[in-house]
Amino acid sequence: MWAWVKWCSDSKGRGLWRWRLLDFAMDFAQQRKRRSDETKQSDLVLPEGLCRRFSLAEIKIATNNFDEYFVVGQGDYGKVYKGFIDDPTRISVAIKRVNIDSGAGFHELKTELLLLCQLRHSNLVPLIGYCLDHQQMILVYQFIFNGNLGEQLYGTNHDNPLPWKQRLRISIGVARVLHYLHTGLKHTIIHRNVKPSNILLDEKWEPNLADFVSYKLGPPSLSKALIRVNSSLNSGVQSSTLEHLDPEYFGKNRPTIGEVEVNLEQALELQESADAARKGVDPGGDHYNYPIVEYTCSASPPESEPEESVSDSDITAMIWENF
Ligand SMILES: Nc1ncnc2c1ncn2[C@@H]1O[C@H](COP(=O)(O)OP(=O)(O)OP(=O)(O)O)[C@@H](O)[C@H]1O
Repeated sequence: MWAWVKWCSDSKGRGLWRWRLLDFAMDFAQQRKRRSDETKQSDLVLPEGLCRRFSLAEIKIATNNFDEYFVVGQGDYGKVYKGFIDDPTRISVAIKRVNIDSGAGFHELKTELLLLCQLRHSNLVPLIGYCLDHQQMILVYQFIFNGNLGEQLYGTNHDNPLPWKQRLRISIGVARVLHYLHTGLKHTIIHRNVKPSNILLDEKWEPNLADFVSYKLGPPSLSKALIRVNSSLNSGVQSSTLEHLDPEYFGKNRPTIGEVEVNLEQALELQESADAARKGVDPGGDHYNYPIVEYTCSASPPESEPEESVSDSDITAMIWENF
């Protein structure tokens, strides 16, 4: 390109037609890109009624023209804004925007849109709609008020950490939605990016799993064996996610998410009955501050006893590590 520009400006006077040619070439390239973006946009055919299509004008009103003040997060492909949809319910929404001109993100958001508009689960971030207008690709979700789990775990709120039972409930919610994705649909869905920043907490501290841009479709029904051996499902996982993967992801004692869910539920039941028993002895027992360290143990079984079964607390700790 720069060689071309130099060539155009090299010979004074005679260079004018070359500049015109450069102009023409650039116009042509831009028109081609625009046409290909338009094709990309019109390619997107969603089954009627699955989610709402917003105009860019509506999105601009909702975000005060993408005011930086309303930015609540930044992902790999663009910013997330808080906004309000101006209908009678005045619902709060999170608006994830990628700019098609930047080249990145269009395919990923389209993938997420096509999937999320067909899924419903109380622990899945609800997708409200999308906007494909004027080179913009935008997804509109219900706004989840208490931020993400990462902020709660690693944020500055050290004086008021999430209580142990709250952590168990969050883990159970995430296990439930993963169980649904693995076994409750025609095809298995492998999220591949489960990490604290993708677990959003609503006003009741219920978890909402978000960010499906890296998901992969698995076999029609996912058996325990397939989870263990099919490492290709894990190829291309974002590097920021690898550190959150269970170290035993490949290693054969790995339980299915259904087993994990049951074990977590049992752990919560045990905790509830221990609390009830404690309350009988100590009426202020509700406020007992359980030391987290009591429940945290190594995820790896001892080298010498690879076949040893995994205890409830091991499983709880392994899953917690994974989140
Ligand atoms: N529905 C939502 N309600 C409230 N906040 C949200 C919502 N969706 C996303 N956010 C906020 O925006 C942040 C960025 O979200 P996004 O899914 O784009 O990226 P990420 O998951 O953090 O990063 P990466 O793309 O690297 O996985 C989230 O961590 C969260 O704090």
